[in-house]
Parts: sequence; structure tokens; C-alpha cells
Amino acid sequence: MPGVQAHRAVGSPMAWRGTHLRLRLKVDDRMTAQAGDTLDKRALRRELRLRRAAVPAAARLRAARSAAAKLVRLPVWMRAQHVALHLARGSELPTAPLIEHAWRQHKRIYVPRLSGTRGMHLVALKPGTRLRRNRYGILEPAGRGAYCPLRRLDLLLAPLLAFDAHGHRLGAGGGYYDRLLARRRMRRPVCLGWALSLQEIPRVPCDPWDQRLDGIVTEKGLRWPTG
Ligand SMILES: Nc1nc2c(c(=O)[nH]1)N(C=O)[C@@H](CNc1ccc(C(=O)N[C@@H](CCC(=O)O)C(=O)O)cc1)CN2
Ligand SMILES: Nc1ncnc2c1ncn2[C@@H]1O[C@H](COP(=O)(O)OP(=O)(O)OP(=O)(O)O)[C@@H](O)[C@H]1O
Repeated sequence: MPGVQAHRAVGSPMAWRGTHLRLRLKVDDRMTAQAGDTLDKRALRRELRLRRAAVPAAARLRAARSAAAKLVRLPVWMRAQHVALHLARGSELPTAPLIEHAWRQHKRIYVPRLSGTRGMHLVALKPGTRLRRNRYGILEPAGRGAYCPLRRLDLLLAPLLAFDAHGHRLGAGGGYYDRLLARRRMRRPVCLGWALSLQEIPRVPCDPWDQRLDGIVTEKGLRWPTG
């Protein structure tokens, strides 16, 4: 009877060994893919850093003003009262024009403040907030300030090194934004990347923990992902 044969096959040591091997193969395949993506990520970060650094500072600032001018006309911005941004460093697309605009509109702005070895909180940033440099040389509020739980945020703009048309994001490599967004339980803010359009690449390698963006803001305007 087929049923009995099947039962015997499953029960035999050979069949178990086969199943075990198949399972191990599956796990090994996944690990290889992840290790490959991690290597790809490192090489991509290097390349994208160079690409971004080749843009003169004045052009980056013009691009930031243009990106801000386009974003602030959209309902996603107009509706947002609590907005998380970052204090741009080095060749990142500047955030100062957007922060100043937000303050003029009396919106509440929050920026990252690192905590412990791998944590990050979003802390209030006001015109007089005292700043200090964190371990990466990025400015952050010196005092603890009012920190904003994710559920209170309406909009989060995230820094990135590369993005693709599907909303995948390649960050600086610390996993800070991925961990922050993985913490959410119910309400999630609209999450948009903030970048130069030349940071788009055909495909960002994806790991299981990577959080997708809802859209990307560049000097060309807001783009919603495809697919
Ligand atoms: N302006 C800004 N603020 C931010 C971020 C960011 O990308 N930009 N972050 C975004 O998460 C968090 C900080 N995360 C960071 C993670 C790594 C490095 C860094 O310097 N990495 C090394 C190389 C690491 C590698 O390639 O493995 C480097 O850039 O030399 C910087 C910031 C929070 N604040
Ligand atoms: N939800 C999570 N829980 C635990 N570890 C995580 C989580 N998300 C990411 N990580 C860890 O963070 C590390 C860096 O991840 P990844 O290279 O994707 O960073 P990134 O998205 O480029 O960085 P960032 O978000 O800070 O800009 C990985 O080694 C990963 O293990």
C-alpha cells in the first residue's frame, strides 16, 4: 500500500538522513546568499560614497533646497507635525534647509541620538539645542531632551547610501534604522529616504532584516516605489 510504503520511507534511517541533508542544504544556501549580499553591500557602500563625494558641496546644497521645496508642497509633509530627520554629515544630502523650513512651520523635529552600543533614540531638536559629536563624528543633541516614540512620529526621513526603484535602502551599515523600525508594533510613520538622485542603483542587495522605504525624496521630487 502506498501509505505504508510512505510511512516506512519516512521512518527509515536513509530517508531521515536525506531530509536532514535537504534541510541543511536549504540553510546553507540561505547563508551563502546572505554572506554574498553582505559582501555586495560593503563594496556598494564604498562605491556610492565616492559617487556622492564627487558632487561639489554647493551642488549638494542646491539639490537639498530643491528636494525640500518639492517635499514641503506635498500632503505627506503638510499633514506631518512630528518629523524625524538626521543631521547630515560629510557628503550626505544636507538636511538644514528642510529643518529650517519645518521650524518656521512650527513642526516638531527629532534627530538620532545614539544610546548604548547599538541603540538609537529620536530626540527633539530645537533652534538652540546644544550638540555634540557621536562616535561616528555625527552631530547629535548633547542632552537627553524629549525623546519621541516611533508611534508619535508622522514622518521619518532616513539617510542612505543607495536606494532602488522598489524602495530598498542601503544605509551606513550600523543597522540603526532597521532596528528602530523593527521595534514598531502598531503605528508606523511614513518612511522616506532623503538622497541625491544619483544614489539610485538598479538593485540594492537585501537581507531579511532590511526595512523598505515608503518613498524617496531627491532633488527631482518624491518617488513612490514600484512593485
Ligand atoms: N547623518 C547621519 N546620521 C545618522 C546615520 C547616518 O547614516 N547619517 N545613521 C544611519 O544609520 C545612524 C548612525 N549610523 C552610522 C553607522 C555607521 C557609520 C560609519 O561611519 N560607518 C563606517 C563604515 C562601516 C562599514 O562600511 O562597515 C564609515 O562610514 O566609515 C556611520 C553612521 C544614526 N545617525
Ligand atoms: N532588527 C534587527 N535586529 C537585530 N539586528 C539587526 C536588525 N536589523 C539590522 N540588524 C543588524 O545590523 C547590521 C547592519 O545591517 P545593514 O548592513 O543592513 O545596515 P544598514 O541598514 O545599512 O544601516 P543603517 O540602518 O544604520 O543605516 C547587521 O549586521 C544586522 O545583523
